[in-house]
Amino acid sequence: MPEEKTPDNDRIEAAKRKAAFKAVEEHFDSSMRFVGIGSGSTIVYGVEAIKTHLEKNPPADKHMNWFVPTGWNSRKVIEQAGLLPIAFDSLPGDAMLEVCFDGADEVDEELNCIKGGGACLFQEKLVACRSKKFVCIADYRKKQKRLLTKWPSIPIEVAPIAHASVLRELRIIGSPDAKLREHSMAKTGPIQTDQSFYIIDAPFKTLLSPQDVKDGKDGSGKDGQWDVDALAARIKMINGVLEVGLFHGMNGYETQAAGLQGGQKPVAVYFGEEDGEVSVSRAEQVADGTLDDSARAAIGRERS
Ligand SMILES: O=C[C@H](O)[C@H](O)[C@H](O)COP(=O)(O)O
Repeated sequence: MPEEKTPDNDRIEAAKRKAAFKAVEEHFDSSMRFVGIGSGSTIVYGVEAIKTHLEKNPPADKHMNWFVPTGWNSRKVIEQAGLLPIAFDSLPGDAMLEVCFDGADEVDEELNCIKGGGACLFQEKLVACRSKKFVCIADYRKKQKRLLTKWPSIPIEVAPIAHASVLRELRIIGSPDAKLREHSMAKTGPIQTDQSFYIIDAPFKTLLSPQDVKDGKDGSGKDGQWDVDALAARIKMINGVLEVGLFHGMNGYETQAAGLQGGQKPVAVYFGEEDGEVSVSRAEQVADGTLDDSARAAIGRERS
């Protein structure tokens, strides 16, 4: 059923669009060969912004830019905009994507993200990790100090045959209310991903950040209290889990500095704010603690 149009919805959609145009303006150019396109409602504006940019700044060759989708829906958005899709497994062996743009369900102040609210996460992580930089686009509702503040649970993609045993293990590690995601019409059964896998949504206590751990807090899962990195690693260890919707660890700048390529975390998150402005949280600011006061204050703002 289409979402009802309310002033709030209009404000949210305007915030997403404005953030998308700013993110694309700062991170896309017409000479880029391979660009990743995420999934969800926000990335639609990212694709609109890319299309607008290419119309204003045509590439030297009309077959210059190729867009790597992160699922069926993402591919449709690329095609409908008249852009050229290329499947992830058709990329030349050594090719890195210049950038990938994607949304998120929640972002903490160290730019760790929860993703998978729309049942896409496995291909999104593949594409993010094959990109020199992941640039995230979001609206003000997604910005929180810590993950699992407003967003209720971690999406986990699992093999159908293993879903009951994964649920059992999630209960043991601190998520007694983890649930298989079903269609709203329950008789249709579990939602299936682009890989024909299932999604489990696992609530946990609000997560500690890596900085909390550096500051001496215990995120090892004792009493159900996890930090982002430890929880992501623990969930990945469960047999039957394909991928976990926590994008964490290193970003593309950090992996390149370490002589590696591609990272899960965004290098920047563009937040469309409620007041019509766009605030940007950048990895380099997080790293050296120079996020300005207004950015820090905004990070704590709760979803309306
Ligand atoms: O599964 C979906 C993806 O991870 C999306 O990027 C995420 O859920 C954000 O979606 P939206 O832009 O619709 O809020």
